[in-house]
Amino acid sequence: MSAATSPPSQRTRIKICGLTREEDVAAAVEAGADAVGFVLYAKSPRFVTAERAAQLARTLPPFVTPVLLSVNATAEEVRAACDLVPGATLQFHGDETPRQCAQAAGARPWMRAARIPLEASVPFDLVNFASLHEGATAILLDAHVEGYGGAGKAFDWSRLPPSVNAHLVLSGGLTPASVGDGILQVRPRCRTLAVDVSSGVERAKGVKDPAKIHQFVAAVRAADALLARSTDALLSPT
Ligand SMILES: O=C(O)c1ccccc1NCC(=O)[C@H](O)[C@H](O)COP(=O)(O)O
Repeated sequence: MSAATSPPSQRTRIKICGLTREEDVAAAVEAGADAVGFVLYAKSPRFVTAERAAQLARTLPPFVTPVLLSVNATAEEVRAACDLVPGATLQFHGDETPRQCAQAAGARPWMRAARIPLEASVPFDLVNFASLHEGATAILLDAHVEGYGGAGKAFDWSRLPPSVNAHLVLSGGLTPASVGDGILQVRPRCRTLAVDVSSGVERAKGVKDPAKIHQFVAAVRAADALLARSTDALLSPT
């Protein structure tokens, strides 16, 4: 697989996930989020119905993408949700096979969650995983946790391969304090990087904290600026 690294001028995109309230969608949009995630998994404390997700998605301005997150849903359930939320990107976060993801998604863009074991002794072949899911728009890297996701747990980013020819979304336990390091460590290993957060910007499960959202976005912007400056310095030494 060809080597891949994102250019220094690239902007890290941001997804705020697990939104259940209009005021939190507004806070994410005003802070500069590129995407907002709606959890259609009934066992999640951040669960919203597809109808509720559609209601929330209708408050979005242009160029902010709604993401519909499902866990082991049927293709019919996924497509019914897509009919209610036009323009949504899909996120498969359960045990779905590549074929099940592709069949459910049809022509719509979809992300596949790669759930990375927290134990360093457990290998995870991300390059192979990405090649198995080549129809995916991006691979979302999350920690392998009980309940599938949204646990506020971070996996060891150093366990990722030095290069993967894929668009990655770094997720799992990110906070305003940690996201900068995540970008500096992971962005050089992939084609493009986005970051995804839920617990790290919450007051309670499903209730976001606008101040934390703004802090998270500011930390992403600072990391991008640092990457650009350091690369400029390398490319044009005095
Ligand atoms: O957010 C949930 O409750 C959830 C439940 C079941 C499967 C996936 C879930 N969230 C998926 C996401 O994309 C989260 O943003 C991701 O797991 C990171 O969550 P956090 O570690 O809390 O930032």
